[in-house]
Amino acid sequence: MNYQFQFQPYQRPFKTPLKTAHGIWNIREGIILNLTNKQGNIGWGEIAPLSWFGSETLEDAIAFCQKLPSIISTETIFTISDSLPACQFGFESALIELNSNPLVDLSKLQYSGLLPTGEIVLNTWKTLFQQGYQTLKWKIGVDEITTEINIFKQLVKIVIETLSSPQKIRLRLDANGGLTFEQAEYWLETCDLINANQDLIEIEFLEQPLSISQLDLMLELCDRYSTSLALDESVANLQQLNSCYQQGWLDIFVIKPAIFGSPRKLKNFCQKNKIDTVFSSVFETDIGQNSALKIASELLLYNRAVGFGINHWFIS
Ligand SMILES: O=C(O)CCC(=O)c1ccccc1C(=O)O
Ligand SMILES: [Mg+2]
Repeated sequence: MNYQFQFQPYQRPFKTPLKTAHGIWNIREGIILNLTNKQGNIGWGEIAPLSWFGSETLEDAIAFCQKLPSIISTETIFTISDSLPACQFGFESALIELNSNPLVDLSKLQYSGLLPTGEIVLNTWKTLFQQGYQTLKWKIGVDEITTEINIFKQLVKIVIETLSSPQKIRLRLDANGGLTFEQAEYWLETCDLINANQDLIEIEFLEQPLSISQLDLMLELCDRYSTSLALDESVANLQQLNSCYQQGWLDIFVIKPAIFGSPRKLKNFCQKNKIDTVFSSVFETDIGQNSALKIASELLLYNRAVGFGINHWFIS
């Protein structure tokens, strides 16, 4: 099958720049593309690279699109190199939109809301909870650990004072690989204590405490603490997911479909191995988000909230 192909780069500034252990992020850049079939139907796709996470760069993606002819085949799409995972996602999801039933039911998904870094979290959690979020994520490894643990304990205290059973908040902590082993131990001891002693706030997991090169140490942390751990940066694409799975990771895997690579291959892997997944955004536009959420709702096994909160305060 042949399709007419068009693409257009975009830039969207964050209202408030996003702070993570990787640094400050001001502008989300990507590419919107479309494929038109012989009947004139159009399928939209998005390429939203995240090179600091290990995907291709935006420049790589633009260069790839520029080299393609204006008429491309299904075969071209299914043979995009594994070194261009965000492109694999963008083109394949446009194909999926053209060729499959668009009525995937997204209404059963629960969403996780992203909290801002720093002390302001002591107010924001409540706003998000009142908007209906029961799962929240807070970035750590951004400030001094003593400062962060202190804010964290205040947050837990405030939540416990405010909620009453059966109300409950699940909190995810995302270190973006920014902790040392000793700092991760300190966080996990703190989380284990909280989880053992009350039911109003559950620390659902600690996400990517250490760098990609330290999988052995993260496996050790899984053995030593009862709070769950999730890999994110370590499993940014199919090759990495395969490798971590082979090395024995049995806890949670965060999957960012937009940079992971071929949705078809992702589906095969998840259906074969029944892994415990959290699907998550890379701040793509609605086009990429819709494709990613369809994948999530097909593949989600343990009903964990998806990391696609509506971040009104981030993107203008
Ligand atoms: O996963 C979520 O809940 C929100 C998305 C998120 O945290 C994120 C968004 C863009 C890039 C990296 C990350 C991350 O999980 O580290
Ligand atoms: Mg993460």
